[in-house]
Amino acid sequence: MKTALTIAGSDSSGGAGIQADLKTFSALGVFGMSVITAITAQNTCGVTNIRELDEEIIADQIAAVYDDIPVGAVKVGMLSSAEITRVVAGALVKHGAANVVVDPVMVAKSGSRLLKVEAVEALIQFLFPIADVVTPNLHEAAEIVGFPVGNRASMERAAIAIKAMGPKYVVVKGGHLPGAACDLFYDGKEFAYLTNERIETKHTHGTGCTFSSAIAAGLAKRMPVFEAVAVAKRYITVAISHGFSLGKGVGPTHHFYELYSQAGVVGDGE
Ligand SMILES: Nc1ncnc2c1ncn2[C@@H]1O[C@H](COP(=O)(O)OP(=O)(O)OP(=O)(O)O)[C@@H](O)[C@H]1O
Ligand SMILES: Cc1ncc(CO)c(N)n1
Repeated sequence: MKTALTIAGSDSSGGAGIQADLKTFSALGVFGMSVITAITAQNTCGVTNIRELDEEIIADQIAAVYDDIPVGAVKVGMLSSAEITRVVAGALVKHGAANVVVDPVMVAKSGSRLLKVEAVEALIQFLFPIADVVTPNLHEAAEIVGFPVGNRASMERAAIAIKAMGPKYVVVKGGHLPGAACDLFYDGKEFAYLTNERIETKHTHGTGCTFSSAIAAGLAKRMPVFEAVAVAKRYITVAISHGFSLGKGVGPTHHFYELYSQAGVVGDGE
């Protein structure tokens, strides 16, 4: 059985965070495990409260998994604080984590801050050097590199700057660009664009979480990195095109196994 671990925050409404990650792992035929960093009281309208877990229980969750179970890939999402970021990075180094996908989650779609401003530096310093893939959206890329990122030229400049911070691969997500949903993949040598038509929907809660955990699922299945990203792009496109109205605000993406097997993105779960 292929396994993947998510280290992220809990979203009580089930559309983003740990819950989206586990649904994605399941739909892609990978056994999902979780380490919770923080609990958000959240629904389709926004985040009403956040409670960080203490660093000891976070480190102990990571140790409990790695001490017992082979982890095929790990996706890191919401980290909330600089201390949690440092502890998670230290634990991943200690346990020799492989296939590390870092989604530098900073702000929820509703606007609530999920990573403190002063923690961005810790993310760059401690996690980027051990990451295989980092997946910022335009806003996160801009906050990381310190210049505006809003078109292909600035996405390429941001990818080069982020690559220099240590990860093996960078995917700058263009979900917030006008026009097509166009993501930039950079391996340090060449740029490749993964482009799909924009799906006209407001139900995009959890798109970033879903995309990065789909990449981790691909790595857990030992796909080459570009293939894992390409499959994740197909997965998120199907998931958004079947997004649905739930609650009063921004509804979630859809994770039904049958959908993805029809779309040809589900491999075997061996
Ligand atoms: N309306 C859309 N139609 C098609 N693809 C989309 C759409 N919105 C986002 N995507 C794709 O979804 C993936 C996630 O990108 P996005 O930029 O939305 O992430 P994000 O902002 O980190 O998400 P989140 O707000 O959940 O953190 C990317 O592959 C992006 O191109
Ligand atoms: C817990 C959590 N992680 C990530 C996101 C992505 O925006 C969110 N809304 N909530």
